[in-house]
Amino acid sequence: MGTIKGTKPKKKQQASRVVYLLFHLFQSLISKTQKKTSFNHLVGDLLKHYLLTFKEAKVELVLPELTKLNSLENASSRSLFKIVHKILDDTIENKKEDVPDRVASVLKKLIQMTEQQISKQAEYFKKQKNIYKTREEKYQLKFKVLGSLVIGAAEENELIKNQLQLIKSEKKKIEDIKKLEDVELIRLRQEKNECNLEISKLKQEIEITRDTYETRYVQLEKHGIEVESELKNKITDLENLLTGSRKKVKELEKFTESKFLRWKKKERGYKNFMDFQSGSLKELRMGSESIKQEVLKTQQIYTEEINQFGMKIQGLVDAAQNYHTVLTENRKLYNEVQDLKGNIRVYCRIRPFLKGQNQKQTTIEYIGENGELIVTNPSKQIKESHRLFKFNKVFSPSATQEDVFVDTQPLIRSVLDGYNVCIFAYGQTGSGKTYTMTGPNVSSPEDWGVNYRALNDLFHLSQTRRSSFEYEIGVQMVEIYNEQVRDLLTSDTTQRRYP
Ligand SMILES: Nc1ncnc2c1ncn2[C@@H]1O[C@H](COP(=O)(O)OP(=O)(O)OP(=O)(O)O)[C@@H](O)[C@H]1O
Repeated sequence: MGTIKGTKPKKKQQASRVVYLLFHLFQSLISKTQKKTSFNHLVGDLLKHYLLTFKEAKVELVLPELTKLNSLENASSRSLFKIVHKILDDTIENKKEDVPDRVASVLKKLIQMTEQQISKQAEYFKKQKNIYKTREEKYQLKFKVLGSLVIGAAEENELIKNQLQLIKSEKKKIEDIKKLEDVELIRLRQEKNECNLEISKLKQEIEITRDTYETRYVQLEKHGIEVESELKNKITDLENLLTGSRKKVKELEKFTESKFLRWKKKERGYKNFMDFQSGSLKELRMGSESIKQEVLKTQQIYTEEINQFGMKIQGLVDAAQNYHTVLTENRKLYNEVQDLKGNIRVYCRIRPFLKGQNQKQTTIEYIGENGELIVTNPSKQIKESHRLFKFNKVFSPSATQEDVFVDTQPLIRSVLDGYNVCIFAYGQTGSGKTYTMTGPNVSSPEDWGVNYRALNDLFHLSQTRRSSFEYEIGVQMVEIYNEQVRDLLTSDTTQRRYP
């Protein structure tokens, strides 16, 4: 809020100046509110004048808006009115005695009215401006439409020009064709004249030909009468022939009737034959039908049997597959049994008496089932005369080669499963080692000893297992004599000894 400070005598002078100034200002405002810029200039000038007056009166003016007066020349009407309002408010609020309140309030009212008028006018101008703007937009749109119409018309014009060009070229073509047709017309007229000439010539020729044909017709008529009489004569001859031939036809008819009867008879015979044949054909068909049925049945049975056979084969395949697993299982168990029986087994075979030996001099007292053997020695005292020996098994003198082998066979067979087996015979000279291991007669399988039987059994077993295993068999024959090992199979006798 601005305030005016000064001495009392000057106050009256200042107040009258303010009233004068504001009155002058409203006069100008009412008359020149039409032009905003000129109004601003006017208000600016007046405020400058007002400020100068204060300066001259040497009155301190505390009004911040007025200090900015130089920049207010370009300010809006609203800000200028604001300043005027402030001056008036200041005057009324501070109750400056020299300024009549009524004048100030009237002036304030006047300002308000003027403001309203100005704002109304501004509103009106705004509306007008909007109307002009919309009109301008409309005109611009119309201008655009006209522009597009002009472009369209130009394109149409171009099209019409092209069409005209085409029509011209068409016209030229038609004119050319017309010229050609004129030439053709002249040619056709000439041809027509030539044709007329030809027709007259032909007419003359037809006249001549007609005359010649007329003379010819007369001649032919004459000839026809002659021919007719000749034909009449021929007809009478033919009638005579016809009566003759009719007689012959009757005779032939009789003959054919008798033949027809005979044919009928034959036909009946053939019919019977045919019926018989068709009956037998039917039977044959039925027979073939039943055979067909039988064949179908047999086929069905055959397919069923094949299916069953296939299933059985499948079962066999499964069994064969299982067989290998069972076989390995068996082998495992078998070898385990061999292990349980003991890795080292000792058998005792008692040789029978040889021919010429005294059979009462036996030392064998008792042969037990579980490998016990009691031997007597009559030369010793009673207490020491009997000695008990224990073996895995004791073979009596009556034991055959087969009996001995059967007990060692399982052990020998474990060779094929990768186990090492050693069988050796031990005993004094003539006790029967060679007999047991080789046999007395190699040519007789019954006499074969353990060696031959073992090899025979191993070969046989490897053959049965050939689908699953492949065995390689090698043979060595050595002799241990006087703690010296000798190769019995080598042909080089000097190299017989092993180092
Ligand atoms: N179990 C038996 N049954 C019948 N005859 C036998 C039996 N054992 C051995 N003999 C006979 O006893 C004799 C001696 O046997 P063998 O030659 O086998 O003894 P050996 O122990 O091999 O002797 P060596 O150590 O001197 O070679 C032979 O005539 C043989 O035929």
